[in-house]
Amino acid sequence: MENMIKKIAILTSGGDAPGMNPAIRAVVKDALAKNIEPFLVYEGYKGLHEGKIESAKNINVDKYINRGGTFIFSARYPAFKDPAVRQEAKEQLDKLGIDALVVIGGDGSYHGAQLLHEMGVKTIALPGTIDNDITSSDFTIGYDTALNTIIENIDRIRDTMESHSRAAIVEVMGHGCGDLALYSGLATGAEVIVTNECKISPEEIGRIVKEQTEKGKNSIIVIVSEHIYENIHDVAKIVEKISGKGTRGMALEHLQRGGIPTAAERINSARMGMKAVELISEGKSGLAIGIIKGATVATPILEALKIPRTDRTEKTKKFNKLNQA
Ligand SMILES: Nc1ncnc2c1ncn2[C@@H]1O[C@H](COP(=O)(O)OP(=O)(O)O)[C@@H](O)[C@H]1O
Ligand SMILES: O=P(O)(O)OC[C@H]1O[C@](O)(COP(=O)(O)O)[C@@H](O)[C@@H]1O
Repeated sequence: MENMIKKIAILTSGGDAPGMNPAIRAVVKDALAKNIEPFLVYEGYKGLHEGKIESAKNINVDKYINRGGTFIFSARYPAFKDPAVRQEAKEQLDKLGIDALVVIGGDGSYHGAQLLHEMGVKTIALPGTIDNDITSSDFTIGYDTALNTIIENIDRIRDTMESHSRAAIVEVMGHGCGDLALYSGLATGAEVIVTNECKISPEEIGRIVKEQTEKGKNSIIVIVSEHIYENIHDVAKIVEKISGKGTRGMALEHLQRGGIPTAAERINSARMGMKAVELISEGKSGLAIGIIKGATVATPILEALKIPRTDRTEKTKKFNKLNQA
């Protein structure tokens, strides 16, 4: 059958995530293999609006397979909520005769992708965010690498806390989703895990730290999701006062977002990128790609945005109990 789609573009949007590069590479190479000309849009929806688009036909995308971040850059561009801006962005694609667009980003980017789909651009979305808060996939592009980075850093923090018999309050990202805190907590044996679903007051953390110390724990790690406390250093002061244990507060911040994508990340990103090209070549649009129970699946973006997050309250309590035993 004659391939109807001749040109596709790809962009990355919102917070960058390790694994975006291998996903872009997979889209570009799979498109070329299917005789579709791939285009790169630089700087997310901002670059789309401004027409920062070039053919990837002669670009060596292979060299980015092991790089963190996104070599086509990303942006937060609130102006894309404006229908007139989106119309101009669509015209940039029309000008170049581009039929389809792959968007790699988080839920905000998914809203933009859905709106472009409704305007007639054949759009496929890939879950790109370290937060793991896209529920149409068991994991998002970036999550595995960020989790490994957090674990590696908490192991380091444990070394120094252990040497000085201290407690550390470590804040990790997640944008409301507790997965990075929860699973890094399980993997590092953090004595306390605090997420949106399982909030613990600084005073209560202080009491737990005291109790754990009395039980013979030399170092204590408390992992907390971002945006729960106003100031992590103030939390550390309260914990120190109540527990009597030297306590330090630290936020891992953007260091958890960079770094070389893990093996799982590269493989899953490539699988999702290839699925996007497959669906586009079939003329599909308005779909979000994910990996669920090992299978690469597609869900309408609108539905994907509505799937509720699995409640992890009981799981968090269970991990806290295990780590405090
Ligand atoms: N409701 C919306 N309508 C259109 N575009 C949106 C919408 N929400 C977000 N976007 C676009 O997607 C971009 C990325 O969204 P953001 O929430 O910052 O990150 P993420 O996609 O990682 O969740 C925004 O800067 C904006 O350009
Ligand atoms: O880099 P910024 O703009 O300060 O944003 C920080 C936010 O971005 C993230 O790292 C990733 O979020 P998104 O992938 O949803 O954009 C969040 O965990 C964090 O809250």
